Parts: sequence; C-alpha cells; structure tokens
Amino acid sequence: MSSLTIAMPKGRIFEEAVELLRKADYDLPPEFDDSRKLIIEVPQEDLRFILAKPMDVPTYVEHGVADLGIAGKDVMLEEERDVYELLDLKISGCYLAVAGLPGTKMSDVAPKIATKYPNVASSYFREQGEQVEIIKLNGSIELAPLIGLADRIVDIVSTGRTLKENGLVEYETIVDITSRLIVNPVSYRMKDEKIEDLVARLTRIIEG
Ligand SMILES: Nc1ncnc2c1ncn2[C@@H]1O[C@H](COP(=O)(O)OP(=O)(O)OP(=O)(O)O)[C@@H](O)[C@H]1O
Ligand SMILES: O=P(O)(O)OC[C@H]1O[C@H](OP(=O)(O)OP(=O)(O)O)[C@H](O)[C@@H]1O
Repeated sequence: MSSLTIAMPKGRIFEEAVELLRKADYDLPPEFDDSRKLIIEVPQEDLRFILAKPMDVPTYVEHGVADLGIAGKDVMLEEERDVYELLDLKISGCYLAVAGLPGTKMSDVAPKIATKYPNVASSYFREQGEQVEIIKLNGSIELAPLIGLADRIVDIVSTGRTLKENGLVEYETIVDITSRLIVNPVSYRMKDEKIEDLVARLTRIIEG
C-alpha cells in the first residue's frame, strides 16, 4: 500500500504536533527540529510530510496532494473545505473573540470589523442580526481599532496578552479552537487501514 502524506502547519502548531506524533511512537528525524525543508520523507514510518502555511493545509488535503493534515478549527471554519475532520488533537488551544476599545459601542450604520477571518466574522454577525462591513487584514489585527480603521476586531485570543497590552477588551467569545486531524475523503476510503492505525495511536496519547 502507498505511503501517507501529511500536511503539517508551519509555525505555532508545528512543534506541538511533532511532539504528539513522537509520543504516539512515530520515529521523526531531527529534520523536524531544525530545517527549512518543505518536504520531509520518513521512509521508516512509510510517511511523507509537507510543511505548509496553516491556512493552506485544508487546501492541500481537499485536492488530495496530502492524504491527511493538521489544521486549527479556526482555519476549518474559515476555509470550509471538502475534507473530513477525524480527530480533535487537543493541542494549540485558543479561541476566537470579538474585541475592541473599552466602553465603546459599534456604529449604528455598517460597523467595521477587522479580521483575518472574513467568513467566520460575517457568519457570526449575520447570526447576531448585525449588518457589518468586514475589513480583511493579514496580521496585527489589534491595530485596527486603535487607529480608527474598525469598531471591532474578530481575532484569536490565547493568553490575552496582546489585547491587554494594546488596551483592548473582549466583548464576546465566538468559538473555542484546537487543532484537528483532517483527511481527504478519497484517501480515507483507499488508505483506511493506515489511517485508522494513525488515528488509534494518536487517540491513545490524547486520551491517555
Ligand atoms: N495565540 C495564537 N494566535 C494565533 N493562532 C494561534 C494561537 N494559539 C494557537 N493558535 C493556532 O495556531 C494557528 C496559527 O498558527 P501561526 O500563528 O503559526 O500561523 P499564522 O498566523 O497563520 O501564520 P502567519 O503569522 O505566518 O501568517 C491558528 O490557526 C490557531 O489554530
Ligand atoms: O492572546 P495572545 O496570547 O496575546 O495571542 C493572540 C495574538 O496572537 C496572534 O497574533 P500573531 O502573534 O500570530 O501575530 P499576527 O498579528 O501577525 O497575526 C493573534 O492574532 C493575536 O494577535
């Protein structure tokens, strides 16, 4: 049977994901600790890893160039890709929240919401019955209310330090986030034994 390709998110999640796989007894070489390589072959485990931007992981999996991937729930909600979620890995926990300057009300007409998550933010405000204008940013989201670009932001909160140090407060929690193991539906049918083995090994660690 052919090997499994796993799309790994570079950045914050990567280290925790590698640690989890190692605990599940996958023998991952030192390249996982310090390397600029984007494809890492692990022949002894019959695995191949590709290292992608976190937001792109579901894209690789949907297109089937990776069988599996690890992606934050935030990315899953934003991207809405045609993939299955197999497992909550319970790593890289954080949450999505609405935040802004303290003691402020949103404009009555088309309040502006700055975010890296335009789809999540628009559905959230639609569900609240609020008509908003979404402003897509790629980072430093907390700047937006400070310089008058937006009334509110929708962003990730983890320790709360970024909000605090920029004098912002949280108004609502939208959803709790952890990283998920995702799979391409065709791979899941064709390589079910190998995938079930990986899921079982990871489940033992997550729940153990
Ligand atoms: N404090 C946090 N801020 C942002 N993401 C977090 C945080 N804690 C956990 N995460 C998880 O990590 C993922 C983002 O990882 P990372 O910050 O490395 O990527 P990124 O912000 O998309 O990359 P880049 O900053 O290079 O564009 C999120 O999808 C989320 O699930
Ligand atoms: O609650 P905290 O622990 O402070 O973490 C939350 C912050 O971390 C992330 O930003 P990141 O560091 O990825 O930088 P960015 O502005 O480039 O997105 C996120 O967008 C928040 O700004």
